[in-house]
Amino acid sequence: MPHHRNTIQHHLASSSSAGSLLTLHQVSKAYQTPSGSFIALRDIDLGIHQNEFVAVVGKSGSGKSTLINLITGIDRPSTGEVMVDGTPIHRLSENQLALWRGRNVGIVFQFFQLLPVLTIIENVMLPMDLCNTYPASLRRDRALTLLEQVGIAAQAQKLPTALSGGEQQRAAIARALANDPPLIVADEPTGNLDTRTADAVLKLFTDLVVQGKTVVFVTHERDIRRHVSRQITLVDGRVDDDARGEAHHRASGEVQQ
Ligand SMILES: Nc1ncnc2c1ncn2[C@@H]1O[C@H](COP(=O)(O)OP(=O)(O)OP(=O)(O)O)[C@@H](O)[C@H]1O
Repeated sequence: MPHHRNTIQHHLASSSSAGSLLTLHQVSKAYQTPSGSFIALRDIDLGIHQNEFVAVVGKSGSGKSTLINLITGIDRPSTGEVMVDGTPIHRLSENQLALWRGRNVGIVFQFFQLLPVLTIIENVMLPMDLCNTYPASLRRDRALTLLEQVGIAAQAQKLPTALSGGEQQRAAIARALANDPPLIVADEPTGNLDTRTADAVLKLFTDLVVQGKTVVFVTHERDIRRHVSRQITLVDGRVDDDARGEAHHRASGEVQQ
């Protein structure tokens, strides 16, 4: 068991929560602005199961990043509950959240956010060092295995600036996988990549879902539905559409298009 799983059991009234890895129950988020309170998300009820590959889409300002930030615990809901793998993360203190996040969620950003002074392999080892999830003697080998998995093992000893954007995003995905989290969350992970490289990153996410991970990501990619198992559309802070995608991932691990 590479890391501790919180086993707090919590029953929610929402039927959509049954068996979910991720549950949002009546979640709203208001931001305080000089001109008053602005409601960015309203009454969101969502249940996301293990192995789902979920794209969150919607116009600029519809609440996508806000939703992602609530799922990772980067931000807190104004009202409602956010449960991830049995943990009510809206109730954790900042310190508990930081530790929980490091062990349970892999986060991928649009601009990669690799530490520039560390080599690629050191960047991938960092979450293991910070959360002490694997014995120190195993971390380098594990990081190399992850870099092999994302196809950039040959770049392990380089600094991030020596890599292309696509390679840096692969390194960021390897880093997100470092502590073997069940959930990968990404905010526009292909937003800074050309089409071919973006497709390669989506393929990598598909592989992770086939291996049992759950991936939730914000995107402006067109035709994303053919890549994912579910597409959630936000309009003005509400779920306007929650549709099945065209890619269904069988339990056997085979992907059907
Ligand atoms: N810290 C904040 N304070 C006040 N308003 C905010 C804050 N963060 C976001 N908002 C507002 O909340 C709304 C939703 O923002 P959010 O970033 O979630 O949208 P988005 O769908 O991710 O947009 P984009 O596609 O442009 O990234 C926007 O109207 C935004 O201006």
